[in-house]
Amino acid sequence: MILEAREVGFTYPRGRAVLDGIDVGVTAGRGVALVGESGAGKTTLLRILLGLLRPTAGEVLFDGAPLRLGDRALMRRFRRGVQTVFQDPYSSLDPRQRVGRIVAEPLRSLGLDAAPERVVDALREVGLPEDVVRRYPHEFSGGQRQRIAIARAIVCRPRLLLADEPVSALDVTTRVRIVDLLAELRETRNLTVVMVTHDLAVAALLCQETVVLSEGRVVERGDTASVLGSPTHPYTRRLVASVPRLPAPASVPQSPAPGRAGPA
Ligand SMILES: Nc1ncnc2c1ncn2[C@@H]1O[C@H](COP(=O)(O)OP(=O)(O)OP(=O)(O)O)[C@@H](O)[C@H]1O
Repeated sequence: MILEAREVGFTYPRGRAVLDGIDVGVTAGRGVALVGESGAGKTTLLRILLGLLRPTAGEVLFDGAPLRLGDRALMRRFRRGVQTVFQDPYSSLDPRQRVGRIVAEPLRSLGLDAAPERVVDALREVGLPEDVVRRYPHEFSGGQRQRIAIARAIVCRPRLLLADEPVSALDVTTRVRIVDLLAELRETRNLTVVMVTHDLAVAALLCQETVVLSEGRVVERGDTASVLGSPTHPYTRRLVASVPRLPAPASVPQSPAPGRAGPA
């Protein structure tokens, strides 16, 4: 298992418990979607899995060993293997830095070779041309900014990408293109995707497993297809029921394979 939350609990200072007894494991090639209503604790769990918050109960294991946030060598290995993409591509990129520097940041902070070719390679993989390295984030659309954020996340070749609603700030067309891109990277880069999402279509495309949280506890989990096909928890049922019904399959053209779309 690459990453595991074992019996994790969390309470914000002076708050009530927002997570209680959470067990979630991520194995290579088996992405996990974290779904649940607002306030269920999804973002808090993701931040704990990212090592940005220390659980107040239980532990996080990375490659089977406890993630000790004070262990610099371990955390360096962790950062190399586990990267993140945030929801808002407007606030997640430093407006004062050129794209080349932004994308190279993980390489620099991890003390890895930050050769320009590596940055250009990462940009190319997300569908952006080489010359964007000299430009600033404000010169790009929301979808392009999210591509830049994804390039930054993959530049050090991580195994795991943890993403918090990575497409929910984008318009529908752009959303589809970014999801296609993530699906493509999952194949070409052997990237396992763990994401917080409200969008079941996105969960179904990118994650084999779905974990449903409610009030800080796991209330339902399993293969995404079976959780979405026969949901048992009322929240999951509501979520599934709220997805617009598609026309009968015979009248629907085959959807293209992931990864065909051009840059958003
Ligand atoms: N910094 C904080 N201090 C105190 N309480 C917090 C803090 N951040 C979140 N909370 C509380 O913790 C609970 C879980 O929040 P969290 O953001 O993890 O939920 P979520 O499932 O991601 O919700 P959403 O889908 O709305 O983002 C909520 O009740 C929230 O108010």
